[in-house]
Amino acid sequence: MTAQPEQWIRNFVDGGFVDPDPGRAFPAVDPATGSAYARVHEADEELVDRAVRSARAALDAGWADSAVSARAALMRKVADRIEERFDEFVAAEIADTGKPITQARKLDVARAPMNFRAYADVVSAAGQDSFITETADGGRALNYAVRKPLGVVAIIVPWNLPLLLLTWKVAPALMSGNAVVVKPSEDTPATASLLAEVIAEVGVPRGVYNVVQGFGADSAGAFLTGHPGIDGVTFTGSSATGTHVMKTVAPRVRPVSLELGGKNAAVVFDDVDLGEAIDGLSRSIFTNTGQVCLCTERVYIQRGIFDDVVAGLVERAEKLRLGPPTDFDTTTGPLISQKHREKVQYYLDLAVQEGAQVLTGGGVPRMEGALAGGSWIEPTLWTGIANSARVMREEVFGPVAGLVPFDSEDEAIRLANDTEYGLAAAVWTNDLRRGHRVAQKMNVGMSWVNTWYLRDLRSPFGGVGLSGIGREGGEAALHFYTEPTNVCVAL
Ligand SMILES: NC(=O)C1=CN([C@@H]2O[C@H](COP(=O)(O)OP(=O)(O)OC[C@H]3O[C@@H](n4cnc5c(N)ncnc54)[C@H](O)[C@@H]3O)[C@@H](O)[C@H]2O)C=CC1
Ligand SMILES: O=C(O)/C=C/C=C(\O)C(=O)O
Repeated sequence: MTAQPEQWIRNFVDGGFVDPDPGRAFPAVDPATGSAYARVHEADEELVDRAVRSARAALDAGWADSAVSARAALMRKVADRIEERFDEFVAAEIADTGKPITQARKLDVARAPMNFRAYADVVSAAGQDSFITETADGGRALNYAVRKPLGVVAIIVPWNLPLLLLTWKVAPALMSGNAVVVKPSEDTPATASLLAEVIAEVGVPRGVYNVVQGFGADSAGAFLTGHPGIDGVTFTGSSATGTHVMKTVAPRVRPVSLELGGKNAAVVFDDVDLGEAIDGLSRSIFTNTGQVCLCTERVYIQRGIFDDVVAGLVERAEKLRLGPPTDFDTTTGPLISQKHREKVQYYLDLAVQEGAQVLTGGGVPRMEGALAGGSWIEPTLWTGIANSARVMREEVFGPVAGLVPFDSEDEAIRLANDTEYGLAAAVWTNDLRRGHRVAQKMNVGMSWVNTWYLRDLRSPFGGVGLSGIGREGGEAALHFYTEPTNVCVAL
């Protein structure tokens, strides 16, 4: 059930929900309508402290040393229970984000149980490094590494894929024997607290999973990252906030994993299957109203097919259906907030000042009825814009892309890599060797060929440059969520 305006979204600390403080309430807003649908209890510093201490106590009470098989069994129960309560998670995610129900069902909520099951498998199957060492005096030794949990992990997640990104971090953290304190985005508080219900229902010990609601600066986010009791921070969000988080934990030399923004390129060669490429590009530009760190915002198209690809993309953009999130025909939701719409609108205006021709979109659509109060924006495509323009260099995080022609493979690679970000790229070509060659030359953490956002949860995920530090996903996550102790035994 979706919460009502008088209902609370509560903090979850030490195995129980905390009675809300009406003096510390902020509204949970439905971005499709702009209306508040519940109140959220903003955690104060004392509550964040209690959450961190309770996480530590849970580790000491045995969670850190618990059997991997027992943890895996619990994570599978979490997955099963999310599936049993699937519709509640979908409703909560829609209320917070306004995203279309088809996406919430197929991507966001579907991925939550997959995340728990994938890490139950990955961690259960993970081995340890070991070496037989031959010493200079003819002796031998056995070296082996024992992986131990990092400890209390702070998990800070954004609003674009709230449950997907949260569970993508909670699952490996808990499977590795850590206890967590989670700080969801102030814009999307619901599913982290709903997950707390599931965690309690399946019997995860008290203190292992805690949720503190609130904002970043001078609020729960800053209290958490600045707390001396945390052993590491995993963060997904903007590059600016990621930098700030890194500075906050630096004096205590704690590990950070940062998954930050992108200014992702797609490169389209003239040998491609046009219809397939245009469909894929359209998905990569407009999914989640462009609010995925992996979304394409720069499209480089070989000159011979430039006009056809441009026409196809404009046609696809104009067919997108903005509408009520619960309508199964809706393809495109609102932006997350009025504040974010102001940012995207700023870039739409800037593009025009920077010389762009607006092929479609470029402003705020007229929405009817309750939707008139939502933070809607038109899917927008530009041509005639230089790679040096700010709209081609800065992350907009909306349903927008600049379309640019190129002549040679080398030029396409140079243009695509001409960015301070380095998260993802997509190469569209029917030439097998060129696909591999160009994908490998992309200066990014993830390169797709003839597809986009096709995920294998065992593969490493993360970026370079302004896009982040470290990798999560599969065994890569274990390197962040555990610390090895190497044992050397003389034989
Ligand atoms: N996955 C991604 O790549 C994302 C990128 N963004 C980008 O960031 C821009 C700004 O969006 P925001 O919501 O403001 O992102 P943000 O990076 O500031 O927020 C992400 C999370 O960090 C928390 N946070 C903020 N300041 C903090 C602090 N000082 N200490 C600890 N936690 C803190 C927030 O409360 C939220 O939970 C967007 O326009 C978009 O360009 C936003 C969300 C996701
Ligand atoms: O599929 C995933 O694991 C993650 C996808 C997207 C992000 O990380 C993001 O938008 O931040």
